[in-house]
Amino acid sequence: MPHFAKTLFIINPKSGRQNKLNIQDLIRKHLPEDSFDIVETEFAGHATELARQGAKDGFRVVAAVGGDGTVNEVARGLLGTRAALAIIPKGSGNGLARHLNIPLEVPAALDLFHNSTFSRIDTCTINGHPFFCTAGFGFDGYISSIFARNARRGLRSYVELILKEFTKFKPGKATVQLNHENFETDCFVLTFANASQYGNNAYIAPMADIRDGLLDVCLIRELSLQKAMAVSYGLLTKKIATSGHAEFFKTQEITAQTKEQMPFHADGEYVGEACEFHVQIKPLSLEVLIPAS
Ligand SMILES: Nc1ncnc2c1ncn2[C@@H]1O[C@H](COP(=O)(O)OP(=O)(O)OP(=O)(O)O)[C@@H](O)[C@H]1O
Repeated sequence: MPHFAKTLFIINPKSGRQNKLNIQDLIRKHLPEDSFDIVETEFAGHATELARQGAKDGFRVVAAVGGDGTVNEVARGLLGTRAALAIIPKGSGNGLARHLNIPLEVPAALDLFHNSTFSRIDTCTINGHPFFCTAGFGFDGYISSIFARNARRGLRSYVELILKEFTKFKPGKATVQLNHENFETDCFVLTFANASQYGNNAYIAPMADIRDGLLDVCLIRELSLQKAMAVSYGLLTKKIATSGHAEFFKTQEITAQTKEQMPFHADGEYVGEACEFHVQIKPLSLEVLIPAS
């Protein structure tokens, strides 16, 4: 990274399991004193305000120190600015960090500042809410809505919740418009992917290219317990496309309607309920700091 690229680190003190690490000390150890400032978030949503202000104040790089929720909040504050996003992963999912090959340990991610490059990626919106990795409705939206009320976070409670709720979830029907086609379908999951994974190396769209100007849409029409085993295996081995239970489309834009209100998520965070979903991609609209190849 060029030496004149001053960085604002935005730390979410509530995220992740690496709370025992003193992140501020690590940053001070890894980087020259005059090359950065550090702020901590004080409430949910604060990171977006801090990032936007950081870009206004002339920081060339704004680093999200947290999990996928923090990355989403910081990145949305940087849209339309001249500042680039860096990620210091501190969550459990780390979907965008994994897609961009950013090291998952804080010290290694900080080392990246000495050997990195700028690159542009696509960004997306679902009903106007920016997302950078995945968004969707159906079972994943349903899980996000329950997880949002859960006191416990992390992968283990997420998996426990999925197992508990699988048989309770009632899939619906959706009408989908994409690439000038219009079709009605049963819908267990409809996921819109910019990056290839949800996080935790669960690859919902293994073919997704984050710079191709296209959304990868994954439709799972219905899912019995037996098919769920095959899909889960496919998610973890990048083979969901050959599981026989998921269909894929590439498109710049997609609209879907459901009869009932359905919960939906953006980057794993519950957004709300809707019965009409409009998803769009904005090609190469965010600059990110990635490992130099
Ligand atoms: N100071 C704060 N106090 C309370 N909540 C906060 C604060 N700062 C950020 N948040 C909220 O914390 C939530 C969780 O953050 P984040 O996703 O980064 O961590 P995580 O849940 O540990 O990671 P992952 O989603 O990867 O498991 C976000 O929705 C964010 O809005």
